[in-house]
Amino acid sequence: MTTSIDGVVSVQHLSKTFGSVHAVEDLSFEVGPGRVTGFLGPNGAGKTTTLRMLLGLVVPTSGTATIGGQRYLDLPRPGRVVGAALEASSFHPGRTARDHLRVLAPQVGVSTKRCDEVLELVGLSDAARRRAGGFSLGMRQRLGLATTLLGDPRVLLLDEPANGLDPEGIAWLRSLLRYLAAEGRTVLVSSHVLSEVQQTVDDVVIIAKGRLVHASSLPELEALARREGLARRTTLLASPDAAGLERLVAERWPGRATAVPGRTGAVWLQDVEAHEAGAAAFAAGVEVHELVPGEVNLEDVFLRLTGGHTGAPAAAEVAA
Ligand SMILES: Nc1ncnc2c1ncn2[C@@H]1O[C@H](COP(=O)(O)OP(=O)(O)OP(=O)(O)O)[C@@H](O)[C@H]1O
Repeated sequence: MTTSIDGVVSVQHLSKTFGSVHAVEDLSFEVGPGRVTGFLGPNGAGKTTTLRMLLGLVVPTSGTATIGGQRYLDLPRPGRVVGAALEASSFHPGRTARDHLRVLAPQVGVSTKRCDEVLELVGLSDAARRRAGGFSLGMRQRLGLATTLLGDPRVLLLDEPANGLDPEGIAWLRSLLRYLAAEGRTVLVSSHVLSEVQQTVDDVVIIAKGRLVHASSLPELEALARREGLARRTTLLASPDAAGLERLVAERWPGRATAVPGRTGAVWLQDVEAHEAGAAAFAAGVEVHELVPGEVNLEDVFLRLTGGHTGAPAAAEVAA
């Protein structure tokens, strides 16, 4: 049966108190299918607690958390509706990646053939017979995602899936999430760094201290940043020659470059016009593949909204 709320994740007046800690307070938002939504907030904002309530792992103090109009615990076959990855490390270390999935397959109600399909989807086919105990954090993230996808769920809830991934892994994750959303799935992905997901998400739900501070599409957040004078005037410069680009940036614009998270050989240049960046790269013999004027780096508006630090890379880390 298909209804209009299929795949809709809904949180209404949700609160959770641990002793004297108000982890989540009167939080309401909705997330729809076919889009990637960033669930953002500084460390301790209440993201994980909210996801745990959506999954029936934590009982709300008040309010509701539903998926397709039902509480997770009331879903007849939850594994076929929701895929969730909350932690990257909860695998039996002695079990191979493939066996880990094969153990779960009957619980989710899928065949063992599906295990190989999802390993392929996350790029772990070659490591299928290796023990998960020897996996890097990035590989464990991939295996976590494979587990999430096992039941071919309509809704994906992913807690900080980019953690531990190298730039290539982040780029891969970005295209996988976009692909899964394009298939009509609901993709909710948490992060404490907005710029890490800026190129992946369609919508943002931003929380701080357990409360909602902003929910909109990404273009609406960009418009807000411009209105508030918080959109830094930046040019995006990308080159296949990462080392050359780094040298150029260090010489020409020290302290004005920020790495584009998840990309090698790409920087945002603050207060540098595109023609200026292009001319300097040409003069230095650095091949340019992208030169985008007026890109909005949203980290400042995120900081203003949440009143905290996000852990985004500082300009000095790139330009030094
Ligand atoms: N089981 C618990 N008992 C007591 N306090 C808790 C519990 N779980 C979470 N908290 C507290 O609730 C608040 C929100 O934590 P939560 O893990 O949900 O935040 P988060 O946004 O996911 O942060 P992070 O990015 O660091 O995981 C924090 O102050 C945390 O210490």
